[in-house]
Amino acid sequence: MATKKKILITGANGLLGQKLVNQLVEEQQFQVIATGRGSCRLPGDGFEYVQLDLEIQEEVERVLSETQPDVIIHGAAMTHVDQCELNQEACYKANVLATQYLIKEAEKLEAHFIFVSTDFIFSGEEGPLSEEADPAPINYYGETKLEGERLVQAMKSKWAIARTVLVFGLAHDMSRSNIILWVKESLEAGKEIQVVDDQFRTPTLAEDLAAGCILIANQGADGIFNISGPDFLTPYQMAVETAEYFKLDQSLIKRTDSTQFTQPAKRPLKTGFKIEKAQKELGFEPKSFRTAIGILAKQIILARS
Ligand SMILES: NC(=O)C1=CN([C@@H]2O[C@H](COP(=O)(O)OP(=O)(O)OC[C@H]3O[C@@H](n4cnc5c(N)ncnc54)[C@H](OP(=O)(O)O)[C@@H]3O)[C@@H](O)[C@H]2O)C=CC1
Ligand SMILES: Cc1cn([C@H]2C[C@H](O)[C@@H](COP(=O)(O)OP(=O)(O)O[C@H]3O[C@@H](C)C(=O)[C@@H](O)[C@H]3O)O2)c(=O)[nH]c1=O
Repeated sequence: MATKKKILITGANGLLGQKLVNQLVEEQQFQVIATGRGSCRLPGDGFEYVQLDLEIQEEVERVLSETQPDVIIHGAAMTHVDQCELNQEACYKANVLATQYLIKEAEKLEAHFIFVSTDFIFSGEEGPLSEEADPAPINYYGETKLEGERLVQAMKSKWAIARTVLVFGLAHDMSRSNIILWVKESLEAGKEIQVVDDQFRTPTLAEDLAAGCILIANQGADGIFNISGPDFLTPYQMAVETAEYFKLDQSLIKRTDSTQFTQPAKRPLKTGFKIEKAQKELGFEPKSFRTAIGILAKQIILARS
Protein backbone atom coordinates (compact mmCIF):
# COMPACT_ATOMS: atom_id res chain seq x y z
CA MET A 1 0.00 0.00 0.00
CA ALA A 2 1.46 3.38 -1.01
CA THR A 3 2.51 5.38 2.02
CA LYS A 4 0.43 8.50 2.60
CA LYS A 5 1.84 11.95 1.92
CA LYS A 6 2.71 13.93 5.04
CA ILE A 7 1.14 17.28 5.89
CA LEU A 8 2.52 19.59 8.59
CA ILE A 9 0.26 22.15 10.30
CA THR A 10 1.78 25.10 12.14
CA GLY A 11 -0.13 26.73 15.03
CA ALA A 12 -2.16 23.53 15.43
CA ASN A 13 -3.40 24.59 18.90
CA GLY A 14 -5.11 27.66 17.42
CA LEU A 15 -8.67 28.07 16.14
CA LEU A 16 -7.85 27.28 12.50
CA GLY A 17 -5.19 24.75 13.49
CA GLN A 18 -7.60 22.63 15.50
CA LYS A 19 -10.16 22.57 12.67
CA LEU A 20 -7.46 21.64 10.14
CA VAL A 21 -6.23 18.71 12.25
CA ASN A 22 -9.81 17.51 12.90
CA GLN A 23 -10.72 17.48 9.20
CA LEU A 24 -7.40 16.05 7.99
CA VAL A 25 -7.58 13.18 10.50
CA GLU A 26 -11.16 12.48 9.43
CA GLU A 27 -10.36 12.53 5.68
CA GLN A 28 -7.33 10.23 6.14
CA GLN A 29 -5.68 11.49 2.93
CA PHE A 30 -2.51 12.54 4.73
CA GLN A 31 -0.32 11.53 7.62
CA VAL A 32 -0.91 14.54 9.93
CA ILE A 33 1.90 16.27 11.80
CA ALA A 34 0.40 18.88 14.13
CA THR A 35 2.93 21.38 15.47
CA GLY A 36 2.53 24.14 18.02
CA ARG A 37 4.24 26.21 20.65
CA GLY A 38 4.23 24.43 23.98
CA SER A 39 2.19 21.36 24.85
CA CYS A 40 -0.58 19.89 22.72
CA ARG A 41 -4.01 21.43 23.43
CA LEU A 42 -5.75 19.36 20.78
CA PRO A 43 -8.26 16.72 21.84
CA GLY A 44 -8.47 13.38 20.10
CA ASP A 45 -5.82 11.37 18.27
CA GLY A 46 -4.89 10.17 14.80
CA PHE A 47 -2.12 12.72 14.40
CA GLU A 48 1.46 13.21 15.60
CA TYR A 49 2.05 16.30 17.77
CA VAL A 50 5.49 17.93 17.66
CA GLN A 51 6.44 20.99 19.71
CA LEU A 52 7.68 23.71 17.39
CA ASP A 53 8.30 27.36 18.23
CA LEU A 54 8.73 28.83 14.76
CA GLU A 55 10.77 31.76 16.09
CA ILE A 56 13.65 29.41 16.92
CA GLN A 57 15.33 28.75 13.59
CA GLU A 58 17.28 25.69 14.78
CA GLU A 59 13.99 24.14 15.92
CA VAL A 60 12.41 24.81 12.52
CA GLU A 61 15.40 23.24 10.74
CA ARG A 62 15.43 20.18 13.03
CA VAL A 63 11.67 19.49 13.00
CA LEU A 64 11.29 20.00 9.25
CA SER A 65 14.28 17.79 8.43
CA GLU A 66 13.03 15.06 10.83
CA THR A 67 9.41 15.13 9.60
CA GLN A 68 10.03 15.81 5.87
CA PRO A 69 6.45 16.96 5.07
CA ASP A 70 5.15 17.00 1.48
CA VAL A 71 2.68 19.81 2.30
CA ILE A 72 2.79 22.60 4.91
CA ILE A 73 -0.21 24.71 5.96
CA HIS A 74 1.21 27.71 7.79
CA GLY A 75 -1.51 29.26 9.94
CA ALA A 76 0.63 30.12 12.97
CA ALA A 77 0.77 33.85 13.65
CA MET A 78 0.36 36.53 16.27
CA THR A 79 -3.28 37.33 15.59
CA HIS A 80 -4.20 39.80 18.34
CA VAL A 81 -4.24 42.88 16.10
CA ASP A 82 -4.04 45.43 18.91
CA GLN A 83 -1.16 43.62 20.62
CA CYS A 84 0.60 43.53 17.22
CA GLU A 85 0.30 47.32 17.04
CA LEU A 86 1.64 47.80 20.56
CA ASN A 87 4.37 45.14 20.47
CA GLN A 88 5.68 45.31 16.92
CA GLU A 89 8.88 43.41 17.61
CA ALA A 90 6.94 40.37 18.87
CA CYS A 91 4.59 40.65 15.91
CA TYR A 92 7.48 40.81 13.42
CA LYS A 93 9.14 37.72 14.94
CA ALA A 94 5.93 35.68 14.91
CA ASN A 95 4.57 36.75 11.54
CA VAL A 96 7.64 37.47 9.39
CA LEU A 97 10.77 35.81 10.83
CA ALA A 98 8.92 32.57 11.60
CA THR A 99 7.56 32.49 8.04
CA GLN A 100 11.04 33.16 6.65
CA TYR A 101 12.56 30.23 8.61
CA LEU A 102 9.78 27.92 7.49
CA ILE A 103 9.99 28.91 3.81
CA LYS A 104 13.73 28.14 3.77
CA GLU A 105 13.05 24.55 4.90
CA ALA A 106 10.00 24.18 2.63
CA GLU A 107 12.12 25.08 -0.41
CA LYS A 108 14.79 22.53 0.58
CA LEU A 109 12.06 19.86 0.82
CA GLU A 110 10.14 21.20 -2.19
CA ALA A 111 7.07 20.97 0.04
CA HIS A 112 3.82 22.55 -1.20
CA PHE A 113 3.59 25.67 1.02
CA ILE A 114 0.13 27.07 1.89
CA PHE A 115 0.19 30.44 3.69
CA VAL A 116 -2.90 31.73 5.52
CA SER A 117 -3.33 35.46 5.03
CA THR A 118 -5.87 38.18 5.76
CA ASP A 119 -8.07 41.01 4.50
CA PHE A 120 -6.03 43.26 6.78
CA ILE A 121 -3.39 43.60 4.06
CA PHE A 122 -5.87 45.99 2.40
CA SER A 123 -6.64 49.63 3.16
CA GLY A 124 -10.41 49.17 3.54
CA GLU A 125 -11.30 51.79 0.92
CA GLU A 126 -13.33 49.31 -1.10
CA GLY A 127 -14.81 45.85 -0.74
CA PRO A 128 -15.57 43.08 -1.31
CA LEU A 129 -12.21 42.42 -3.00
CA SER A 130 -10.93 39.96 -5.61
CA GLU A 131 -7.54 38.21 -5.54
CA GLU A 132 -6.19 40.93 -7.88
CA ALA A 133 -6.77 43.87 -5.49
CA ASP A 134 -3.73 45.96 -4.54
CA PRO A 135 -2.61 45.59 -0.90
CA ALA A 136 -2.11 48.69 1.29
CA PRO A 137 -2.14 47.71 4.99
CA ILE A 138 -3.14 50.31 7.61
CA ASN A 139 -2.01 48.47 10.74
CA TYR A 140 1.16 46.68 11.74
CA TYR A 141 -0.42 43.23 11.83
CA GLY A 142 -1.48 43.75 8.21
CA GLU A 143 2.02 44.91 7.26
CA THR A 144 3.59 41.75 8.67
CA LYS A 145 1.09 39.48 6.94
CA LEU A 146 1.76 41.27 3.64
CA GLU A 147 5.51 40.83 4.18
CA GLY A 148 4.79 37.13 4.75
CA GLU A 149 2.89 37.00 1.46
CA ARG A 150 5.79 38.63 -0.36
CA LEU A 151 8.25 36.04 1.02
CA VAL A 152 5.88 33.27 -0.06
CA GLN A 153 5.33 34.66 -3.56
CA ALA A 154 9.11 34.75 -4.08
CA MET A 155 9.43 31.01 -3.31
CA LYS A 156 11.13 28.80 -5.86
CA SER A 157 8.89 25.82 -4.93
CA LYS A 158 5.10 25.50 -5.12
CA TRP A 159 3.14 27.96 -2.99
CA ALA A 160 -0.44 29.02 -2.37
CA ILE A 161 -1.99 31.81 -0.29
CA ALA A 162 -5.41 31.39 1.36
CA ARG A 163 -6.73 34.83 2.32
CA THR A 164 -9.58 34.99 4.84
CA VAL A 165 -11.66 37.43 6.94
CA LEU A 166 -13.02 37.64 10.50
CA VAL A 167 -12.80 33.95 11.42
CA PHE A 168 -15.24 32.72 14.05
CA GLY A 169 -15.79 29.37 15.73
CA LEU A 170 -15.35 27.35 18.88
CA ALA A 171 -12.14 25.50 19.71
CA HIS A 172 -10.63 23.86 22.79
CA ASP A 173 -8.70 25.99 25.23
CA MET A 174 -8.86 29.07 22.97
CA SER A 175 -6.18 31.73 23.38
CA ARG A 176 -8.59 34.44 22.18
CA SER A 177 -12.30 34.86 21.57
CA ASN A 178 -14.02 35.90 18.35
CA ILE A 179 -16.89 38.15 17.49
CA ILE A 180 -19.86 35.74 17.59
CA LEU A 181 -18.84 34.18 20.93
CA TRP A 182 -18.10 37.67 22.33
CA VAL A 183 -21.52 39.02 21.30
CA LYS A 184 -23.35 35.95 22.65
CA GLU A 185 -21.51 35.94 25.98
CA SER A 186 -21.88 39.73 26.44
CA LEU A 187 -25.65 39.67 25.79
CA GLU A 188 -26.14 36.59 28.00
CA ALA A 189 -24.37 38.52 30.77
CA GLY A 190 -26.76 41.44 30.19
CA LYS A 191 -23.80 43.62 29.12
CA GLU A 192 -24.37 46.55 26.74
CA ILE A 193 -22.00 46.48 23.74
CA GLN A 194 -21.04 49.17 21.22
CA VAL A 195 -20.79 47.61 17.75
CA VAL A 196 -19.64 49.33 14.58
CA ASP A 197 -21.92 49.49 11.56
CA ASP A 198 -19.45 51.09 9.13
CA GLN A 199 -16.96 48.22 8.78
CA PHE A 200 -17.80 45.55 6.18
CA ARG A 201 -16.56 41.94 6.29
CA THR A 202 -17.33 38.48 4.90
CA PRO A 203 -17.15 36.58 8.22
CA THR A 204 -15.75 33.07 7.92
CA LEU A 205 -16.61 29.94 9.89
CA ALA A 206 -13.32 28.33 10.99
CA GLU A 207 -14.44 24.97 9.59
CA ASP A 208 -14.95 26.52 6.14
CA LEU A 209 -11.50 28.13 6.22
CA ALA A 210 -9.98 24.76 7.11
CA ALA A 211 -11.97 23.08 4.31
CA GLY A 212 -10.69 25.65 1.81
CA CYS A 213 -7.05 25.13 2.86
CA ILE A 214 -7.49 21.36 2.57
CA LEU A 215 -8.96 21.69 -0.93
CA ILE A 216 -5.79 23.59 -1.91
CA ALA A 217 -3.64 20.84 -0.33
CA ASN A 218 -5.56 17.96 -1.89
CA GLN A 219 -5.51 19.53 -5.35
CA GLY A 220 -1.91 20.78 -5.19
CA ALA A 221 -3.31 24.17 -6.18
CA ASP A 222 -1.04 27.21 -6.43
CA GLY A 223 -1.59 30.97 -6.41
CA ILE A 224 -3.84 33.23 -4.33
CA PHE A 225 -7.35 32.16 -3.24
CA ASN A 226 -9.93 34.13 -1.27
CA ILE A 227 -11.34 31.65 1.24
CA SER A 228 -14.06 33.37 3.26
CA GLY A 229 -17.77 33.29 4.05
CA PRO A 230 -20.26 34.35 1.37
CA ASP A 231 -22.16 37.08 3.22
CA PHE A 232 -21.11 40.75 3.19
CA LEU A 233 -22.03 42.13 6.65
CA THR A 234 -21.08 44.77 9.21
CA PRO A 235 -20.18 43.71 12.77
CA TYR A 236 -23.44 45.38 13.87
CA GLN A 237 -25.46 43.21 11.47
CA MET A 238 -23.56 40.14 12.70
CA ALA A 239 -24.36 41.07 16.31
CA VAL A 240 -28.08 41.52 15.54
CA GLU A 241 -28.23 38.18 13.67
CA THR A 242 -26.46 36.49 16.58
CA ALA A 243 -28.94 37.98 19.07
CA GLU A 244 -31.87 36.90 16.88
CA TYR A 245 -30.54 33.36 16.55
CA PHE A 246 -29.89 32.88 20.27
CA LYS A 247 -33.04 34.86 21.26
CA LEU A 248 -31.02 37.40 23.23
CA ASP A 249 -31.80 41.03 24.09
CA GLN A 250 -31.00 43.11 20.98
CA SER A 251 -31.55 46.35 22.87
CA LEU A 252 -28.15 45.80 24.51
CA ILE A 253 -26.48 46.20 21.09
CA LYS A 254 -25.64 49.89 20.64
CA ARG A 255 -24.91 50.84 17.02
CA THR A 256 -21.77 52.95 16.61
CA ASP A 257 -19.14 53.73 14.00
CA SER A 258 -15.33 53.72 13.70
CA THR A 259 -15.05 57.40 14.62
CA GLN A 260 -16.64 56.68 18.01
CA PHE A 261 -15.35 53.13 18.62
CA THR A 262 -11.56 53.19 18.41
CA GLN A 263 -9.05 50.42 19.03
CA PRO A 264 -5.21 50.79 19.32
CA ALA A 265 -4.81 49.45 15.77
CA LYS A 266 -6.85 50.98 12.95
CA ARG A 267 -9.21 48.55 11.21
CA PRO A 268 -9.78 48.78 7.43
CA LEU A 269 -13.36 49.96 6.91
CA LYS A 270 -14.53 47.98 3.92
CA THR A 271 -13.03 44.58 3.15
CA GLY A 272 -14.65 41.22 2.60
CA PHE A 273 -13.72 38.91 -0.29
CA LYS A 274 -15.21 37.78 -3.58
CA ILE A 275 -14.86 33.99 -3.55
CA GLU A 276 -15.82 33.02 -7.13
CA LYS A 277 -12.26 31.89 -7.98
CA ALA A 278 -12.12 29.41 -5.06
CA GLN A 279 -15.67 28.25 -5.80
CA LYS A 280 -14.89 27.60 -9.47
CA GLU A 281 -11.32 26.29 -9.27
CA LEU A 282 -11.40 24.44 -5.94
CA GLY A 283 -15.07 23.63 -5.45
CA PHE A 284 -15.02 25.72 -2.25
CA GLU A 285 -18.56 26.08 -0.84
CA PRO A 286 -18.79 27.97 2.49
CA LYS A 287 -21.90 28.05 4.69
CA SER A 288 -24.14 31.12 4.90
CA PHE A 289 -23.59 33.22 8.02
CA ARG A 290 -26.90 32.04 9.52
CA THR A 291 -26.13 28.36 8.86
CA ALA A 292 -22.68 28.87 10.34
CA ILE A 293 -24.15 30.32 13.56
CA GLY A 294 -26.35 27.21 13.77
CA ILE A 295 -23.29 24.96 13.51
CA LEU A 296 -21.55 27.00 16.21
CA ALA A 297 -24.65 26.78 18.44
CA LYS A 298 -24.60 22.97 18.23
CA GLN A 299 -20.90 22.91 19.15
CA ILE A 300 -21.53 25.18 22.15
CA ILE A 301 -24.27 22.84 23.40
CA LEU A 302 -22.02 19.80 22.81
CA ALA A 303 -19.15 21.47 24.64
CA ARG A 304 -21.41 22.00 27.65
CA SER A 305 -22.65 18.40 27.81
N1 LIG B 1 -8.88 34.97 13.31
C1 LIG B 1 -9.18 35.73 12.30
O1 LIG B 1 -10.17 36.47 12.30
C2 LIG B 1 -8.33 35.72 11.06
C3 LIG B 1 -7.14 34.98 11.01
N2 LIG B 1 -6.38 35.01 9.87
C4 LIG B 1 -5.13 34.23 9.80
O2 LIG B 1 -5.47 32.87 10.04
C5 LIG B 1 -4.42 32.20 10.72
C6 LIG B 1 -4.97 31.44 11.90
O3 LIG B 1 -5.64 32.35 12.70
P1 LIG B 1 -6.39 31.84 14.04
O4 LIG B 1 -6.51 30.36 14.03
O5 LIG B 1 -7.61 32.67 14.21
O6 LIG B 1 -5.33 32.26 15.14
P2 LIG B 1 -5.06 31.71 16.61
O7 LIG B 1 -4.51 32.87 17.36
O8 LIG B 1 -6.24 30.99 17.12
O9 LIG B 1 -3.92 30.64 16.34
C7 LIG B 1 -2.64 31.05 15.98
C8 LIG B 1 -1.71 29.98 16.50
O10 LIG B 1 -0.38 30.33 16.11
C9 LIG B 1 0.45 29.96 17.19
N3 LIG B 1 1.71 30.66 17.18
C10 LIG B 1 1.93 31.98 17.34
N4 LIG B 1 3.25 32.22 17.32
C11 LIG B 1 3.87 31.02 17.17
C12 LIG B 1 5.22 30.60 17.11
N5 LIG B 1 6.21 31.48 17.24
N6 LIG B 1 5.48 29.30 16.96
C13 LIG B 1 4.48 28.40 16.86
N7 LIG B 1 3.18 28.72 16.92
C14 LIG B 1 2.89 30.03 17.07
C15 LIG B 1 -0.35 30.29 18.44
O11 LIG B 1 0.20 29.52 19.50
P3 LIG B 1 -0.35 29.67 21.01
O12 LIG B 1 -1.62 28.86 21.01
O13 LIG B 1 0.73 29.05 21.83
O14 LIG B 1 -0.59 31.13 21.26
C16 LIG B 1 -1.75 29.85 18.02
O15 LIG B 1 -2.03 28.53 18.39
C17 LIG B 1 -3.40 33.28 11.07
O16 LIG B 1 -2.33 33.21 10.15
C18 LIG B 1 -4.15 34.59 10.89
O17 LIG B 1 -3.29 35.64 10.48
C19 LIG B 1 -6.74 35.76 8.76
C20 LIG B 1 -7.90 36.51 8.78
C21 LIG B 1 -8.79 36.49 9.90
C1 LIG C 1 -14.44 44.32 20.56
C2 LIG C 1 -15.33 45.04 19.59
C3 LIG C 1 -15.19 44.82 18.24
N1 LIG C 1 -16.01 45.48 17.37
C4 LIG C 1 -15.88 45.28 15.92
C5 LIG C 1 -14.56 45.82 15.38
C6 LIG C 1 -14.13 44.78 14.34
O1 LIG C 1 -14.55 45.18 13.05
C7 LIG C 1 -14.91 43.53 14.69
C8 LIG C 1 -13.99 42.47 15.24
O2 LIG C 1 -13.26 43.11 16.23
P1 LIG C 1 -12.03 42.38 16.93
O3 LIG C 1 -11.13 43.42 17.41
O4 LIG C 1 -12.55 41.36 17.86
O5 LIG C 1 -11.39 41.55 15.74
P2 LIG C 1 -10.28 42.03 14.72
O6 LIG C 1 -8.98 42.15 15.43
O7 LIG C 1 -10.77 43.20 13.96
O8 LIG C 1 -10.26 40.72 13.80
C9 LIG C 1 -9.23 40.59 12.89
O9 LIG C 1 -8.44 39.50 13.31
C10 LIG C 1 -7.29 39.36 12.49
C11 LIG C 1 -6.52 38.15 12.95
C12 LIG C 1 -7.62 39.31 11.03
O10 LIG C 1 -6.86 38.77 10.24
C13 LIG C 1 -8.78 40.12 10.51
O11 LIG C 1 -9.36 39.48 9.36
C14 LIG C 1 -9.86 40.31 11.55
O12 LIG C 1 -10.61 39.14 11.67
O13 LIG C 1 -15.89 43.88 15.68
C15 LIG C 1 -17.00 46.37 17.81
O14 LIG C 1 -17.71 46.94 17.01
N2 LIG C 1 -17.16 46.56 19.15
C16 LIG C 1 -16.35 45.94 20.05
O15 LIG C 1 -16.52 46.17 21.29
